[in-house]
Amino acid sequence: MLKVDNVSFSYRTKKVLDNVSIEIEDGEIIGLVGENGAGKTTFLNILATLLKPRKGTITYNDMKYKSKKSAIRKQIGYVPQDIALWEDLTVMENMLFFEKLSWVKKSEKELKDILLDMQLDRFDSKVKELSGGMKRKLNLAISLIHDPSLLLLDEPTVGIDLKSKIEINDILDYMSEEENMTVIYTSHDMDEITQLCDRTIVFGQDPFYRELLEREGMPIS
Ligand SMILES: Nc1ncnc2c1ncn2[C@@H]1O[C@H](COP(=O)(O)OP(=O)(O)OP(=O)(O)O)[C@@H](O)[C@H]1O
Repeated sequence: MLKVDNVSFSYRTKKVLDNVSIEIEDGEIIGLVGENGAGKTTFLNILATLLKPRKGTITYNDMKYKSKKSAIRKQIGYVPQDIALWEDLTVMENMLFFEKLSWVKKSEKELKDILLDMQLDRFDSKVKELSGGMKRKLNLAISLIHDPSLLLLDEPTVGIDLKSKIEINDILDYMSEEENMTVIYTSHDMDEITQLCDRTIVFGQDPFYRELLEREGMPIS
């Protein structure tokens, strides 16, 4: 379980998060929604241990973020908004490179299986030859090499074709259902949020998102 208790965060004098609290069960899919600049990425970065809250506490499976950062990091897969891949290397070479950095070791066959789960079979294509959707799927595949139990994604389906979008959503759904992985992700696509998520957290002051989600019957925390 992930417990976020009264977390606040400011960049210098700019307050971005104000007393955010939520308890998230293993295997839930949580959507972070809200207007541009509302603090969704900041919150994800805090959950990913990349930023420290100014106030409040976070625990993951009874481990405190303050004292067990490296143990918690091993459980986290993080897919930031910007795609971070070696463009001149092939899909498989990218997987092998990131496997070397991973604390969980995987065989080439296991790495291929992760890619195949993503419908990505162009093992020998250079990344620069891939579509945007394929690159996003590869980024996601890399984040799964170390078998995380908590997956954090910043707009994983923005700007990609519908087929890749559906495939990514299917993977996230599968990971939550079958692997009991907790998935927390940001999106501006409200159809996607209402279809995929169990619950949402609304950031920012704009009532638009809250009203829209309430109309759709989507639980808000
Ligand atoms: N490194 C930083 N230094 C100062 N201010 C920042 C920094 N990063 C973000 N901000 C500001 O903090 C606020 C929240 O930003 P954040 O990126 O978390 O919002 P967001 O909800 O993810 O937005 P978007 O939907 O556009 O991705 C914004 O006003 C942003 O300009």
